[in-house]
Amino acid sequence: MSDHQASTLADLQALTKKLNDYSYAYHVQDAPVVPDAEYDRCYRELQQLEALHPEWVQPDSPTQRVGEKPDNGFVSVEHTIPMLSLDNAFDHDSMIDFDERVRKLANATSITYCCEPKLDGLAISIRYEDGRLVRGVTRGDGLTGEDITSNIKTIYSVPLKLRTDNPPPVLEVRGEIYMPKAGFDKLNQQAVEKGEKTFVNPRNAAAGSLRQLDPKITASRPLVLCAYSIGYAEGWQQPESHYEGLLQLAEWGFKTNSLMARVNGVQGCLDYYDKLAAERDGLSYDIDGIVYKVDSIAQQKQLGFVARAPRWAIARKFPAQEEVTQILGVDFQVGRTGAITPVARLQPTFVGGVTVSNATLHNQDEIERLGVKVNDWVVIRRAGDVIPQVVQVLEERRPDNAQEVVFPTHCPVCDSDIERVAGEAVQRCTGGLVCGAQLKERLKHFVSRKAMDIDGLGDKLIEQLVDAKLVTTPVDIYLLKDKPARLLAMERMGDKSVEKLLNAIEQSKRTLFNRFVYALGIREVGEATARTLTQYFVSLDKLMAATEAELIEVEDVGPIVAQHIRLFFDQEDNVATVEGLLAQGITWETALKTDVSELPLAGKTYVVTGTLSRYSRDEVKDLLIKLGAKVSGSVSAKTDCLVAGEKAGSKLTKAQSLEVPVMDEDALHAMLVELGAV
Ligand SMILES: NC(=O)c1ccc[n+]([C@@H]2O[C@H](COP(=O)([O-])OP(=O)(O)OC[C@H]3O[C@@H](n4cnc5c(N)ncnc54)[C@H](O)[C@@H]3O)[C@@H](O)[C@H]2O)c1
Ligand SMILES: [Zn+2]
Repeated sequence: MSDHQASTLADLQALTKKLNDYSYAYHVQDAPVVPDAEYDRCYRELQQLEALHPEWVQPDSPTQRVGEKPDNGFVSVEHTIPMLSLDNAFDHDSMIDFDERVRKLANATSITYCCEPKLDGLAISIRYEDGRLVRGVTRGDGLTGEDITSNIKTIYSVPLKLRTDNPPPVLEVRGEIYMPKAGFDKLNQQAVEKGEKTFVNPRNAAAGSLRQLDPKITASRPLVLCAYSIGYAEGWQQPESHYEGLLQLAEWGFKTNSLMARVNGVQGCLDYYDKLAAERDGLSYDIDGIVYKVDSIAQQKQLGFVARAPRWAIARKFPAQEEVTQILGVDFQVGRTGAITPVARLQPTFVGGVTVSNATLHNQDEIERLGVKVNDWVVIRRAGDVIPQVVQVLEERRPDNAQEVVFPTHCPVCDSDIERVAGEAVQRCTGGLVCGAQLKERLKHFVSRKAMDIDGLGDKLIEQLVDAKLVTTPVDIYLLKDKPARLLAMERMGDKSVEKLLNAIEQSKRTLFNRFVYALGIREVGEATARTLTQYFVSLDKLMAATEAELIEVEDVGPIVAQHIRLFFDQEDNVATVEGLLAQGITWETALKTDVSELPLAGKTYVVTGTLSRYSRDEVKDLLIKLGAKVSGSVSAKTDCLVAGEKAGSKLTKAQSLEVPVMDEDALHAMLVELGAV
């Protein structure tokens, strides 16, 4: 409907109805049927239409009102002062327009604004009488909300009593109840495990959790209240600025947002936007924008309200993290352990600040849970740098040509059978190393930085080497030195790079036991588990011979991990690979101990865990030399001292490991004392 002139009254009525249906699903049922971005687009379209035809505006138009009338089991309560919505700005220009309007109406040359992150949860008003909480009410339609007192009392950050001996006789505090990201992820994970419906986003989860008829359920949900304004007070003189009001609330025991700030003029607002936009992904809670409020209460009163929003505030929205798009097909990718991951191919769409054309569907259970079909319209969510997810299917938009997603029975790469182990959600290719996809992924893991750390053997080169059948197992990497000509024939390889690569391969032979075990790519054995395993078993023979019962004895190793380790070493192919690698000269120092008092004889590598916060890598090296250790070249994994887990040159942080080949016990001890580790 770009040509508004040609729009009819019927179009406008249909659009109004559509928006009201969306709003009902969102506000009352806590189950949005479209993402906010879509709602906002339709809303703006309606605004434009209404501006062209003011005589057509419907009495129930969403532009004329706030939220929805609640209709479930809660008691309705009228707000002392209406809880309005906010006007939106989607770009810098609209912000500049807003500021211009404000300055004109307030007759001021420059305005002081209070900037607050716009928390993505739901608005609540809490009434205190003589300092005690008496009632909590949702925003509802702005005039009346639902009494959810019992529920909000279960939230720890909601003070039941103000922290003052001298409270205002009546105080109504407004704030946002939201669910931090970590709590949201956990809640959804639990729902998946129980086969229950998951929430689309943290806002939805907060709303659904708060509006439970059983407060016990609310109590079990990780909700937080952040206060953002004083709604109403009796017998008490409010501060003259909004910002000072927030400081007062904090003093009385409310949580306020730590990122709020007071700025001067529109430029201050724009700068704040850039700063917060950069921090958005790293925050522990979802925000969908920034609320700018005129800070002076006198100016706020002067500016007043329009139908559904104050004139003295505006919500500047961030780019949407959820969008609607269509699934064009589903591809199946094969991972390092043979796991088959269904990936939705999408009509490319701009979401979370980038153009997204694929989204993971995880596994067959997830496909069934979502009920997703090829050609369906879906909601994609991309928050931060998390892989884009399909979070919802828009069933009412399902086209006639929608098709079931058919899981392959054979691996798309090697054609081996696909199996699904009982109790596991993933399906796997049974092809093992016969499977080119698995081989490539396994090799990429094998050479990665935290594994064998072979510089110069990047993904592209591995793919070429596998395609050329030059490398079919990790052992073949160590045979490349006999085939420099074949290496030279690879894309973008010259004499220099071949030489460098062969050197790196050679160097990687001297490694650490835990790196070697991690490099093997045993399912469920990550870096940390590899480390505990190697510290526990000390020798490879012992680790390879360990029974599941013995493995479970190791800290952090559960039955599933134990089973994977056993399965791995029961495979003849794997044992042959391990032996082949050792035959190529891969070695490590063996004795690994954490307890300084129990150190065995000198001349071996020790792992010492302690607090080494004061030293840089070079300082550690100097200290080692001073103490008589043989240290040549730079201190790194390849020389005599290893400081695990950080980048070259960076400062050591707390509780990192230091692996040191030592001269004698006394010297080691002295060094540890020096480093502050004992
Ligand atoms: N997806 C859908 O179907 C659908 C339907 C209806 C509405 N919506 C979404 O709801 C929003 C519009 O609803 P709205 O009327 O609640 O307006 P709004 O969300 O744009 O702004 C008002 C709300 O902002 C919140 N807020 C957060 N931090 C705040 C702060 N520091 N100070 C003041 N308020 C703060 C409060 O909850 C307040 O009620 C839009 O984002 C729209 O996309 C979506
Ligand atoms: Zn395969």
